[in-house]
Amino acid sequence: MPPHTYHAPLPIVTPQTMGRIDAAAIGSGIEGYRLMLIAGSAISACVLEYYSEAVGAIVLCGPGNNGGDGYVAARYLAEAGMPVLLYSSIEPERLKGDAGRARADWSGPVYPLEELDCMPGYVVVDALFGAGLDRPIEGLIEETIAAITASALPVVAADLPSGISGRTGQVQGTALQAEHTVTFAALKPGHLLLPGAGCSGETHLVDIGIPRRVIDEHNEAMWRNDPALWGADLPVTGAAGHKYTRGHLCVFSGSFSHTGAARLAAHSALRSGAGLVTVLSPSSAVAANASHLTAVMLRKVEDQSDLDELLVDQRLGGFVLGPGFGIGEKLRQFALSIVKAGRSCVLDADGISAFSDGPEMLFALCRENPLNTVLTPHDGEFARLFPDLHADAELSKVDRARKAAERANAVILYKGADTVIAGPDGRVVINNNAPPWLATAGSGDCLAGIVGALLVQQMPPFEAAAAAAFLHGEAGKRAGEGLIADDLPDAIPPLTHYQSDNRGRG
Ligand SMILES: NC(=O)C1=CN([C@@H]2O[C@H](COP(=O)(O)OP(=O)(O)OC[C@H]3O[C@@H](n4cnc5c(N)ncnc54)[C@H](O)[C@@H]3O)[C@@H](O)[C@H]2O)[C@@H](O)CC1
Ligand SMILES: Nc1ncnc2c1ncn2[C@@H]1O[C@H](COP(=O)(O)OP(=O)(O)O)[C@@H](O)[C@H]1O
Ligand SMILES: [K+]
Repeated sequence: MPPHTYHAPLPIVTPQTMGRIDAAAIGSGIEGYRLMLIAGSAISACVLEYYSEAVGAIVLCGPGNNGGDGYVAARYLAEAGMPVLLYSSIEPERLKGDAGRARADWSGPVYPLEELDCMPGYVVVDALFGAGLDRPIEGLIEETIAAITASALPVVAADLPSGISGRTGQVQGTALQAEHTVTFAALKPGHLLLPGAGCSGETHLVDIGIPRRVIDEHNEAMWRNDPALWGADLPVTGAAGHKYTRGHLCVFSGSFSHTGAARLAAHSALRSGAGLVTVLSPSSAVAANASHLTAVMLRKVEDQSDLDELLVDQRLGGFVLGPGFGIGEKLRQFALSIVKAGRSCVLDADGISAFSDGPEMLFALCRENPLNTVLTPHDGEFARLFPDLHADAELSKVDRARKAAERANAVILYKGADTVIAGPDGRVVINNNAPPWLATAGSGDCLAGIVGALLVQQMPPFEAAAAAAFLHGEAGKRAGEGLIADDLPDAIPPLTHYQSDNRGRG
């Protein structure tokens, strides 16, 4: 595997903030139309690179500056020799500002959208709506999107696929499915959150001349997950290290017929660098666990007094609780005593669902013992623990994770194809390296083990959760399509691969 290339992490900004960034750039003396020219030329370059064999381009222009990008792209495509048919959703004279100027610089005909004919062999440039989409699409544009979808013509989207909210990634009425999306200056949540991520196809981030300084000044503490964010916090095993300096993680097993999840987590933890990993098993499951464990150790923990005895040993730095454990009072008491004892705690699966009827006690303890707990809900578990946040249709997945992390005073690793990691301090990363074949039983148990291993190796919890999601995604890619969870632990890449100094930090 080639060494990871370090670069600054990619910031993600909401369209609202992007508007402020545009305004600040323009206010500092950069001409707005110049930004539009670069944006339009990048769109045309994308079309020419990927669709040079197309019969021509159908360029769809909307009522705002996204439409302006379309006029510029149309001009550059025509200058490059590609036949262009340009359709506008409004009378072209109504375009104002930079978009009006782009329209004036287009010397070809402008057809009304009603006349659109999706002729075979064409590529579609979608410049209907970008950051300014503020209500559901309906009427003629809805029909246009349906016709393009039915035609199966390839689509290159300007900034965002029309119909996708850049803030939430949600579909506003209907949306185009793009093969490529060319976006400007910074990624938007809609490029990474579902279903927007799927509708964007391959996203190309283009520098249109807005200085990095201006983007950084408006940063929303949100990034695409990348080793540049946490590579410097990865544990380093020095030559003088021994197993205890690499941390000791405990993973609770379920009862006799629910032991596999804990072993997947434990195996993943050892592969993620934990010096020692012990499965804590109820007596009914000791034999089942013993017959499967080798490097992972095993200890009987039946009840609270067994756990209390264990917690005296300060070397046991962290616990994974939940996978296969079973929902009930025992789990709740175990979780509360671990958090109270100030130990790192990964609550996954049943470890989350067990608190559905009242998480306040857990959250209160997390407030008293800050930065020790990571919760790893999938969508169903998130809905059980934070029903109000889950039900609020105004919130994006990022908003939900952020509010949940603040409420719980814990790191929230909100799983899915668009996993979001949020810290109680408001920092957020969106993970996008996970292949779809990670959606397999037991895959989440492995992830919980990786988080636990990084925590006992003294990685701060937000960085540990972000790194774990990334390593999990890379393991999924290395194990390949058709993987089963048993393949994942051995596919976890070596941590040294992503270790960095502070070069990537801004
Ligand atoms: N200087 C700048 O601000 C730059 C902006 N750029 C482009 O400008 C875009 C943003 O431009 P705008 O803010 O004008 O926004 P848009 O062009 O995305 O759309 C705004 C217009 O669409 C209307 N609208 C919104 N939702 C609608 C719906 N569902 N049905 C019908 N009409 C609807 C609004 O009333 C408004 O007239 C970016 O996405 C990007 O493509 C780029 O040219 C780069 C530079
Ligand atoms: N379509 C997908 N693409 C990428 N990753 C996915 C997808 N679906 C699920 N995942 C990931 O797979 C893991 C599944 O975890 P989880 O839902 O807890 O399953 P289990 O409990 O069976 O282990 C999570 O890390 C999740 O982010
Ligand atoms: K668009």
